Formats: sequence, structure tokens, C-alpha cells
Amino acid sequence: MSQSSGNGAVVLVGCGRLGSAILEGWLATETVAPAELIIVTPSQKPAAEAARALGARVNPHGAALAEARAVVLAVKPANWREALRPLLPHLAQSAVLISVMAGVRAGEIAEASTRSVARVMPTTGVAQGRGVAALWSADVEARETARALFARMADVVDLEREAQMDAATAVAGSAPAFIHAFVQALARAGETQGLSSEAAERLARGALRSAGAGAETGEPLEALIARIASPGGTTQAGLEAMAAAGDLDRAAEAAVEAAVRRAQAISG
Ligand SMILES: NC(=O)C1=CN([C@@H]2O[C@H](COP(=O)(O)OP(=O)(O)OC[C@H]3O[C@@H](n4cnc5c(N)ncnc54)[C@H](O)[C@@H]3O)[C@@H](O)[C@H]2O)C=CC1
Ligand SMILES: O=C(O)[C@@H]1CCC=N1
Repeated sequence: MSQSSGNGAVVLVGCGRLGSAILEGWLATETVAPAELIIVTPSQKPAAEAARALGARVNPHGAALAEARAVVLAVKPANWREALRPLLPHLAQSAVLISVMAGVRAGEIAEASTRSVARVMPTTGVAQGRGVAALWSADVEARETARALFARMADVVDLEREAQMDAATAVAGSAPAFIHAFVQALARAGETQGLSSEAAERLARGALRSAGAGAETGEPLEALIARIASPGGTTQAGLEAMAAAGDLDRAAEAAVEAAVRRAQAISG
């Protein structure tokens, strides 16, 4: 696989939890060559320092930004204007802005920047090249630029409308945390049934890994469930209890609805 998905530099603005994951994913999957990488961060970050050691530029003079073909905004939704403002005068008109921020509408960024904008909602699994990312842009070129930057480290799911991004944020960006919370609840339930906390956590984590490995085969979820649930067995008993209580559906609906409402509130 050749490094780099195009000519010109790629700028990462913000190297926090998600920014670091994106950076690690780009390097691990050779999506962006270190020499093409520019990182803008107000504080030292281990992932940025590791990239610098490979040849990436961290906080170079503004003039270096003129070679940028894409700028990925990975700051908090409240910070993007102040983060972008000092960069804008240096960016070529053709530079594409890619926002991975929850709840910030593409139109706001396009208006502030007069550049084409794509929105991507990834999971931190991009760091291991195993993420998922929802993608939307009104601009075909911007969408394809964003796709090229995420396709090697995420299953890229195209959305038809920007309005769907809030639901995708809940079901992708936030959802790994929801799933970890369920696994924690499973471990606690195992403790109630007599396991030590250490054994319960290891077993529940292992179950998550096993479920993830199953999901990665691409088989339908129903088939994955059916393979585990022997007729009349323990899994079927558990699944029936979950369905009868209805709590799992209610919890998932409540979590997704609340995340969507929060994204809508951020966008104002
Ligand atoms: N953490 C996650 O799993 C996901 C996060 N997101 C989105 O990613 C964005 C970042 O989230 P996190 O990484 O979790 O937050 P974070 O707080 O870990 O990272 C934000 C980073 O922005 C940096 N920053 C602040 N002002 C800056 C400036 N002027 N220039 C450059 N960098 C600046 C901070 O130093 C910080 O490291 C948010 O908009 C969030 O909605 C989206 C999907 C998943
Ligand atoms: O919690 C958040 O707001 C961000 C967006 C999706 C995941 N983390």
C-alpha cells in the first residue's frame, strides 16, 4: 500500500482523545505519510510527539499551512472558531475542512471559512484501524477527500442527509461507551451471581472481544446471536429475559435519544 492519499499536507487541529486516535490510525494504516502531517495543538501530546519523531510538523509557522489539502477539526465543539481563526489566512481556497465534531453544522463552518466542508463522525477505534465513521458532505470533492482520509481505518458509512449525523453520533461516536457500560453492568451481574470482581471483569471483557470478533466477520447480527444461543439453552433463557423486561431496548432508546438531543443543543 502506498502512503498518502493525495498531494499536499493534512492538518490535524486538536490532538486530544479523538485527535490522537486519528493520528495513530493514519500512521498505522499509512493513510498519511509523516512528512505530509501538520499537527496544531496548544499543549504537548504523546501522540503528536510520536508523530513528530517520525517527521510530522507540530505547530509550524503559519506559512506551512499553505500546502494543506485537508484540515481535520478535532477540537471541542465550543472551541472550533478560535482554533480555526488563526489558520484561515494561511489556507489555500481549495483546502477542505473536515469536522469530526459532534453537533456543529457544516454550514456554520463553511460560512466562517469560505471553504468546502465534510463531516465525519468516527469512533476512537480508528487508532487500531478498526473504527467506524459516518460521512456526510454536500460537496462531492470534500466527501471523497474525507473518505480517503478515513477509509483505511474505519468502515465509512455514507449518510444521505446532514440531519442524520446526530443519530450517527449516538450510534457510532458515543456508542462504544454505551457498550462498555453494558459490559460493566454484565460484570456486576456476574459478581451478584458469585464471581470475584476480577474474574467477572475479565470474563465480561473477553465476551466483548468475542462479540467484536464476531461483528468483524460481517455476518448478520441475528446469525451471530443464533450461533451462540442453543435451543433451550442458557443464552436463549437470558435473551428471553432481556426481551421480556424490555429494559435493553428502553436503555438503548434512552441513550440514543439523549445523545441526539445533546447534539441538537450543541448546534443551537
Ligand atoms: N472522544 C471521542 O470518542 C469522540 C469525539 N468526537 C468529537 O471530537 C472532538 C474532540 O473530542 P475529544 O478528543 O474527546 O476532546 P479532547 O478534549 O480530548 O480534545 C480536544 C483537544 O483540542 C485541543 N485544543 C483546544 N483548543 C485548541 C486550539 N485552539 N487549537 C488546537 N487544538 C486545540 C485541546 O488541547 C484538546 O487536546 C469533539 O468535537 C467531539 O465531539 C467525535 C467522535 C468520538
Ligand atoms: O461525548 C461526546 O460529545 C463525543 C462525541 C461522540 C463521542 N464523544
